[in-house]
Amino acid sequence: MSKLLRKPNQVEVAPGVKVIHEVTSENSPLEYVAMKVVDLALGASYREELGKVECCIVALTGKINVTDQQETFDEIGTRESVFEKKPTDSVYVSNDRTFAVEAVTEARIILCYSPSEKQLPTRLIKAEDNSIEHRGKYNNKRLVHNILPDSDPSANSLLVVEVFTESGNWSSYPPHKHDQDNLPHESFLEETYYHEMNPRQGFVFQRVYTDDRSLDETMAVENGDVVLVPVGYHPVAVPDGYESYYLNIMAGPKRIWKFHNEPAHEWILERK
Ligand SMILES: O=C[C@H](O)[C@@H](O)[C@H](O)CC(=O)O
Repeated sequence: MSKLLRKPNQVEVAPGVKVIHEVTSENSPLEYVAMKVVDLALGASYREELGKVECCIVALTGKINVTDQQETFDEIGTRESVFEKKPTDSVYVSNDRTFAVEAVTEARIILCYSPSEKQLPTRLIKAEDNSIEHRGKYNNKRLVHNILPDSDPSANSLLVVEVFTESGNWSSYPPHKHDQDNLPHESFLEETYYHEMNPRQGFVFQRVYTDDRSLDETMAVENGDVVLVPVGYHPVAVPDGYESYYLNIMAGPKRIWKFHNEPAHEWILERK
């Protein structure tokens, strides 16, 4: 199995708190992006002290209360399933703060981390704050909810976005990359994909590859899997009959999403 593909696990770290995924610089090739997927049983609580990292707490499904011990945000979260296709609530917590999450209902949260030195205000990112995009045409149409885009100054290095791709369509396509710190042409952002499928037994194909093909991994990605994108192009193909969801976390030396399309496939964009 590719080293870029992570299957879900279940590590109970406290009563009613199960860590499904944990990606860190110690267990991955990533230096900027880290993440956790955590399931919370009704009434369960999860607490974390942040060092020199910032965190976006995404209420993926279910309702939660979040506090940074100064402010409290009650009953955030808007959906029971990501496939309701409506934006959800998130909370941004900066470096050197402590936060706690309490499950008002059974909930799944994604904790998105990246480096941060300059402490910024804690902020509730309401569902209605997400900008929504309908990208692509023909068979690469997808719906994008920008949770923490580079146009939002709330964070120091973190970018968070979620993408819905319909049956038989491609996304992150034409293939693009952002693995060179070479602005204004391209930025360097590591990336993770947290995937869900509808129906659940589905899979997508995701390829992660570089121009020189020194990295070239094609994976069958299933519900709940995480894919790591340290470098390279990273297109996703969705089989007929299934819907794909993924949440992307990106971070790098500069908080700018400036990608580079693979020249061989850029003609896709020119079609009328
Ligand atoms: O670089 C960003 C990620 O690859 C996705 O968010 C991608 O941009 C989604 C898409 O445009 O299809």
